[in-house]
Amino acid sequence: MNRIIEQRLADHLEVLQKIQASDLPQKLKMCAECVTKALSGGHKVLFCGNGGSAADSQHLAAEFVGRFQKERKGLPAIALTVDTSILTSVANDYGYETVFARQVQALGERGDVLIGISTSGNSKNVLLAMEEAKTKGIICIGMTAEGGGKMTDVADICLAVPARETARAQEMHILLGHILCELVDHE
Ligand SMILES: O=C(CO)[C@@H](O)[C@H](O)[C@H](O)[C@H](O)COP(=O)(O)O
Ligand SMILES: [Zn+2]
Repeated sequence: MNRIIEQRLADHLEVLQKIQASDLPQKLKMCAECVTKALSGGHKVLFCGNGGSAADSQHLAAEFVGRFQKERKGLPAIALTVDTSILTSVANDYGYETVFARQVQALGERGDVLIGISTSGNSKNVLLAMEEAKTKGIICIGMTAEGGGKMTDVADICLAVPARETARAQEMHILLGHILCELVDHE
């Protein structure tokens, strides 16, 4: 057990050090600029992802609508992962792959930002949401893992964490998401 704990902590640290040495901090700054511009212009941020990334979507949307660290007005953000009636009806009637795209079509507006989270970068429902977003003039930010999968071709800015394991990538996604919230608050 000790060996597993030590190894996972070391793995986590290694990914973090790779991020520090990569262009991800610069890309994160670009993401913060996009989100700040959207919010200042009266637009909103949409989030989507599956499993742990659905949880990240909800967590980060809550930081915007509620508060992150400092006192401010609530900022408009929606996790497209939370309404079980929408998710089940759209999945049932049109297919699971369309659950996020349908909501982007219904709720998204030019000037919004969509943040799609997928460690494989290949989850069809996240990719279709991004494709729908692009047809509407919505900027797409992707959070993925090493390689980035198909998301690298679809997202306007892709934060590909240099980790092959889903868990390690997810750990960094929430760190990057929290920094994004802080940068937006700062601006
Ligand atoms: O949290 C985890 C694994 O750490 C899982 O729930 C994981 O998010 C799910 O298997 C997802 O379906 C994976 O999808 P994706 O990250 O490849 O888009
Ligand atoms: Zn997980």
